[in-house]
Amino acid sequence: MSQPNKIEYQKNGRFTRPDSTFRDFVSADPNSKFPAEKGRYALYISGGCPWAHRTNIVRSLKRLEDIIDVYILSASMSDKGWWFDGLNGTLPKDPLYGFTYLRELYYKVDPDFDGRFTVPVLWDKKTETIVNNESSEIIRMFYTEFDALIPEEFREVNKPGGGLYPEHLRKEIDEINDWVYNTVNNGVYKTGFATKQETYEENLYPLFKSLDRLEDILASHGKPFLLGDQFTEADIRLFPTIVRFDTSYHTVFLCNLKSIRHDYPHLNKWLRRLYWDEGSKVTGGAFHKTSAPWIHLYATGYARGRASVTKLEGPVIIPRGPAVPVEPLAENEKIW
Ligand SMILES: N[C@@H](CCC(=O)N[C@@H](CS)C(=O)NCC(=O)O)C(=O)O
Repeated sequence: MSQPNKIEYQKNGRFTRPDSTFRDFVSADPNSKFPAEKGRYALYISGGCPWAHRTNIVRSLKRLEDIIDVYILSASMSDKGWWFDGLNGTLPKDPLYGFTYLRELYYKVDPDFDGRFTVPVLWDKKTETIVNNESSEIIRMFYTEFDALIPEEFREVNKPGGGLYPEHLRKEIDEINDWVYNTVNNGVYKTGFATKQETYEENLYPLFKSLDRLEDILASHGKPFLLGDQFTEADIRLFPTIVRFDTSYHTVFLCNLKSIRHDYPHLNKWLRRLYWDEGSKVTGGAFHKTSAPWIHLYATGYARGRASVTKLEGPVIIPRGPAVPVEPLAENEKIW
């Protein structure tokens, strides 16, 4: 194996997230470099990672489970990063090459790779390479590019309102994604991985300002989703952060001005509706099946991650509360 990963995460007390490295696309065009084909691609994820979580949600939502394999690594990182530990329903070894560590897959593509060994990874079994390791791009390929291979009713063109990222809503979705990414999805990391009081507070207050803003959006239109009646990419990208909030970001990452369950009733209902839908036609249970098996492990991964990134010394204590990870959904609150 090559030299150890030299990426710096901390600059002046601030957590910085380097850009993803592999940025190719799977395409519906059979003559493209990476054409959509059944059984050709595999998605490497960890159940703990919120960025990987998005891709796993969309794989299920789009009924791609028989078309794209998913290989699940450990829920927490080892000192050599993500690995196959065989615990909690994960695989004991990489099913394609017998690797133990994800970094071996990156080195297979480039023995001199010196970036981050991140999940998710979209792997092409045919050319044996990484197509893409940026979740925001992987989910967009999944929306449309495999549509010829799935039942007609789940294709984007046939969905009421044009699907998850329809042309007429793109501007609005992109605008929400932008501030939600910076202050919420990545905001929790910038808060939890800060190593100075000022940088912690510099990220903490904008995070809660954005949660207040999300609550206001849902409260003001009184409809189930961020953009109203239509469920879109904006909801998908927010979900992995909100489902981890009370059990991990509030506790381990010190994002504790408020909690979802006690202070954000609309956001909490939005969360409970998505989480507790275990199999309607709309979601196919995509949110539940990609969260429930790992929800009790999130805090462990984050506590270890925080100790490592902020170079904390001493034993890592895992907060075990709250006792109920996501509050139940009453029958009359269900939409599906
Ligand atoms: N921009 C990437 C970020 C992915 C990412 O940061 N994943 C984390 C896990 S939550 C990771 O694999 N970190 C490994 C490392 O930094 O060594 C995406 O959204 O796909």
